[in-house]
Amino acid sequence: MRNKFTGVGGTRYRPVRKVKVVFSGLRFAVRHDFAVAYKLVVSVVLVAGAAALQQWVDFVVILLATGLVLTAELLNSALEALCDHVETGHHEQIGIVKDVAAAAVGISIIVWVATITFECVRLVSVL
Ligand SMILES: Nc1ncnc2c1ncn2[C@@H]1O[C@H](COP(=O)(O)OP(=O)(O)OP(=O)(O)O)[C@@H](O)[C@H]1O
Repeated sequence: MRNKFTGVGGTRYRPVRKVKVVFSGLRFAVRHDFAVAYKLVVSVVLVAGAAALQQWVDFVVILLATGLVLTAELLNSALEALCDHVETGHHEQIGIVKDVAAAAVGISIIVWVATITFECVRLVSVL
C-alpha cells in the first residue's frame, strides 16, 4: 500500500484489502479488550431493539454514540500499544500522551453512558 505522505509503496487502491484490515483490527480489539467488547455488545442489543421498534432517530443516536466511544477506545488502545513498544521504561512524555488519550476515552464514555441510559428508558417506554 502506498503511503500518502511519504509516497513509498505501490499505487494500487485495494478496497477489499482495506475492509479486511478493518475487520481484522476490530476482531483483535474485541478479543483482547473487554472495554471494546462489552460496549459493542450493549450497543448492538440496543440498536437491534431500536430497529425492531422502528425508532429510527434512536437507532441513529445509538449508532453515533457507539461510533464515538469505539473510535476513541480503538485509537487509545493503538496509541497505548505504540507507546509501550517505543518506551518500555517510565517516561514523562509517554505518560502525558497516554493521559490525553485516556481523557478522550473518558469523554466519549460519558457521552455513550448518557445516551445508552436515555435510550434504554425511552425504548422501554415505547414497548
Ligand atoms: N511508560 C510510561 N511512562 C510514564 N507513565 C506511564 C507509562 N505507562 C503508563 N503510564 C501512566 O499510567 C497510566 C495508565 O497507563 P496504562 O498503559 O496502564 O493504561 P491503562 O489505562 O491501564 O490501559 P488499559 O486498561 O487500557 O490497558 C497512563 O495514563 C500514564 O499516566
